[in-house]
Amino acid sequence: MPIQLTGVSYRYGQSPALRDIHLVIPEGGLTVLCGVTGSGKSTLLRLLSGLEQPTSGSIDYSHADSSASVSIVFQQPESQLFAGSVRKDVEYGLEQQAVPEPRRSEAADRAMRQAGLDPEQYGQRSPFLLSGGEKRRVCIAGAIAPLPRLLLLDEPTAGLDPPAARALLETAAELKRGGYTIVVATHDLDCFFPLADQVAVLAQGALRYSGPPDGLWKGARVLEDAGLEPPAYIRIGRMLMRQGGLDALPSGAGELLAELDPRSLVYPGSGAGPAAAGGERPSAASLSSTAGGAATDAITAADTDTDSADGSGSAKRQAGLVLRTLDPRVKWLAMALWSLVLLGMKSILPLALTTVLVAVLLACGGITRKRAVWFYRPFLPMFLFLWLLSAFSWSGADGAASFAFSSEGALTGGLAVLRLGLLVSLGFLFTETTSGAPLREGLEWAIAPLGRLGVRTRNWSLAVSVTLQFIPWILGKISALQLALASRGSRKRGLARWTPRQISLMAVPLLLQVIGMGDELSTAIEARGYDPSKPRTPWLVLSWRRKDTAALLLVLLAAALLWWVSGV
Ligand SMILES: Nc1ncnc2c1ncn2[C@@H]1O[C@H](COP(=O)(O)OP(=O)(O)OP(=O)(O)O)[C@@H](O)[C@H]1O
Repeated sequence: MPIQLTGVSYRYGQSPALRDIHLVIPEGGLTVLCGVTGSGKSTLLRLLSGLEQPTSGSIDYSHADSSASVSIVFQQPESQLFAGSVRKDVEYGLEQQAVPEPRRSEAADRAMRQAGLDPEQYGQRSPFLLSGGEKRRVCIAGAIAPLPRLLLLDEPTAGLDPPAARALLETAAELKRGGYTIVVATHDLDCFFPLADQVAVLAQGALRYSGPPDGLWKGARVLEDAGLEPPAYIRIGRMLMRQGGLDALPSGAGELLAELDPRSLVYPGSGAGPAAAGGERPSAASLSSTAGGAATDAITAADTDTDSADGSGSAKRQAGLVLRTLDPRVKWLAMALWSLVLLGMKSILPLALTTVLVAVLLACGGITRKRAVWFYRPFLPMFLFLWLLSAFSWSGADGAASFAFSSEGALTGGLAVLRLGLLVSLGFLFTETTSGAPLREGLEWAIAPLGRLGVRTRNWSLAVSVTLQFIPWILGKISALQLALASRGSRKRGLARWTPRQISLMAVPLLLQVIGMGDELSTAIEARGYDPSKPRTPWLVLSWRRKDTAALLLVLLAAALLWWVSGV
């Protein structure tokens, strides 16, 4: 049964990424999803994989357990590998399906061979020490090992050299012959069009065409209007048809070469060629009525944005803009002062007031609920653990062990955890509303007085700003690794996703990525001739405005008020 998308739309926060997609993906065929950068291809793949849910509309897979039978291979294979050996990585999805040992090993061997990897040669190797093309093959092997009903490949040939790309194409053709339903998001039309049973063209999140590839050449210039170029064999074919050298457009580079072989190529203007009349370029008007039967006409009317900003939305956006454009020195002062006041808070009232203040600022800072959940989720088990630790007491005195709940401990521990959570939230608010350059300039200003005492403050500020930039980067990497686990059949959500096994699986690749990033960063700093003893050109000249003075007064007022309340 085909997969049916009905009126599927998706938004990242306020920005629409996909609009009202109606598409049928034929079973057992290869669908090519094309469009310029940012047109929504990866988003559509993530919706098809079940990793994200459409904001509106529905996807009907026509089989009971849809999520277990879809596998996705992301654009960057590095982010999808996590196990210690290629074999373990490929077997992960099978393990999730509780496939018993001898069958698991056989299935992994078969998948590796199908993906063009010799199990003997690659099985025990570390997936992190392979070339880009090999990594992608490991990802494909891992994705096909559980025999998914639907295989999604995001830019599978990106970054590969021509032989690696050709080998990957052969793998895709082999999988197609094996009956897999495949959707490939790609810019590489030359490679994938000849394999495609269906093409879907996306532009600005809307579907402009879906149907057989040759339908694209009969109708209006859909590809060109979507900002794409037809594959080279079509461009050459059109040129030759205009010169009368071809009767019909070829269906691939191979067919074009086969057609050309027995003919002599004639240059235009040589006078020796056949009349161009037979191969005259058909006008768009004459052909638009003959577009392929299954082809869907372009969706022309641009969607009107249904969520036009209401009053409260625009006020929030305005507040977010003010927070983001505030002088970073105000933010550094606010963070330092409020953190100090927070550390002195011992009772519920001031902590509750600070919680309200931070929550309001987070909401005004334009930080979406999804982003906040993404940030806080890793901290929740730790906070819960710390709180439980303080709420229960254990004593082994007098030979009799006792384990008791202490309400006093629970309250004190709860307040301490809340304090910690608020400190983390201040950091989150600060880094979310301040980009790299102002953050670093503000920090350098804050610690400049120490420079007069002989402290090498530039090294400090560089280290702190890099560390602060690292936090969102590391959280992003954790999310990517979680997605990698989810894409192979482990789709637990919420706290259940953070099992010790999941954490142990993520630890090694995360560490490797952090080390790799640190290495690249230090090389980049060195390559730019960084010398802490030399005066430097500031990245940004800070300028103090009236609104910064007003914000500073509010910061001081809030700090004084909270300090007073904590002392009452
Ligand atoms: N995590 C995100 N948060 C906010 N917006 C996003 C996010 N991911 C993608 N977008 C936006 O959604 C739109 C579609 O992005 P998507 O990654 O699906 O495009 P794409 O066609 O796959 O691009 P590419 O060919 O460059 O991979 C873009 O405008 C992009 O900026």
